Amino acid sequence: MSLRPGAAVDVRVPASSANLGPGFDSIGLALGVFDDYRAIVREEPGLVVDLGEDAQGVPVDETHLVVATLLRCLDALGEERPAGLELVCRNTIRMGRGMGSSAAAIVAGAALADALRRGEASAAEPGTEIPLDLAFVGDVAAALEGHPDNSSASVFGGMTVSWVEDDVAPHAGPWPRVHTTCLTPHPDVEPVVLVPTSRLSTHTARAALPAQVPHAHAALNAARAALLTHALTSEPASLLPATRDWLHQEQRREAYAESMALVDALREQGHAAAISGAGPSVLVLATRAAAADLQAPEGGATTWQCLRPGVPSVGVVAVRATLGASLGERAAVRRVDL
Ligand SMILES: Nc1ncnc2c1ncn2[C@@H]1O[C@H](COP(=O)(O)OP(=O)(O)O)[C@@H](O)[C@H]1O
Ligand SMILES: N[C@@H](CCOP(=O)(O)O)C(=O)O
Repeated sequence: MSLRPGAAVDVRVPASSANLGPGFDSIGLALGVFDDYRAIVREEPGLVVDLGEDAQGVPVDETHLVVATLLRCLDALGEERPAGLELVCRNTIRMGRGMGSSAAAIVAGAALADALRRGEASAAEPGTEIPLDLAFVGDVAAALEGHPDNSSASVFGGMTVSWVEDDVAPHAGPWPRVHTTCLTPHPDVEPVVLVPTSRLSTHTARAALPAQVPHAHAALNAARAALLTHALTSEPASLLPATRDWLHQEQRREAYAESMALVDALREQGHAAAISGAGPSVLVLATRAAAADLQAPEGGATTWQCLRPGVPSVGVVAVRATLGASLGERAAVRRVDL
């Protein structure tokens, strides 16, 4: 099947904080910071990527993470790649900070592909929501990102616990099947994210991890990960012990020394602080009262920004775009071969 020129879809996807301490590669929390995309199928051949502002170093060709994912998904869905494609990006999730920007980009690409196909099939009115196959989007995103914690939170919203099906029950699709349980965080919990100016690539942070951990540490971690699901949903008073980790933070300390110093200082003061994702941002799972008092640290070499983004209860959403209604001011664009 081929996509009709003029078909256009808008997608909004939230950021995420992964791990939350002991939930390495499995537990995620959606954050109320969003990236917006519009994909438009064009008659004129070629690819146009409008990056918007503050996207230095992001490519505008087929290697753009959203474009690459979208095209890969169209292939997998048996849709012909369109001759012409325009992608408009309005990003507010800061890249390389441990807030799941790459997972959100991959989720957006998969959702755009699924929505373009469905929007086409359902011929929805402009402005109406296009229901997504979230299992498909979640499976693709986890496989391409390499771990499901960020992507599942961006797909489903709220707090997510994800696991990948092992090979006992092989999945017929081209990607491993990911299962996700969605949990609702306790209403008194407010995430505070302390975001430094510095960046750390997840790839670099993952390279610092050892191939093996002591059995005793794995056992300690399992207890805290189990406690985390209880504390975050029902008993916020237990969040300090519930956010203690043995699998990744100490092993990466050198890669984000200032962030670990901040985590240590906050935990000394009784705050449930952990590295957000692979860092270098710091996540505090605070109570609402404590969150109001938390401030960005000052006086050190690094400048920190303090965010209180909230937790969206839904994840990625797609609507049939109303052409003419802009996602924002259009920046200079460049056409490349598709
Ligand atoms: N919205 C986006 N559009 C295009 N590429 C992106 C986007 N977000 C992230 N990326 C790519 O992913 C990289 C950051 O990914 P990663 O190191 O995993 O950090 P993060 O913790 O933000 O996910 C960026 O340098 C960029 O190459
Ligand atoms: N479990 C992953 C999470 C990476 O999160 P990101 O937001 O930094 O991409 C890890 O710790 O490597």
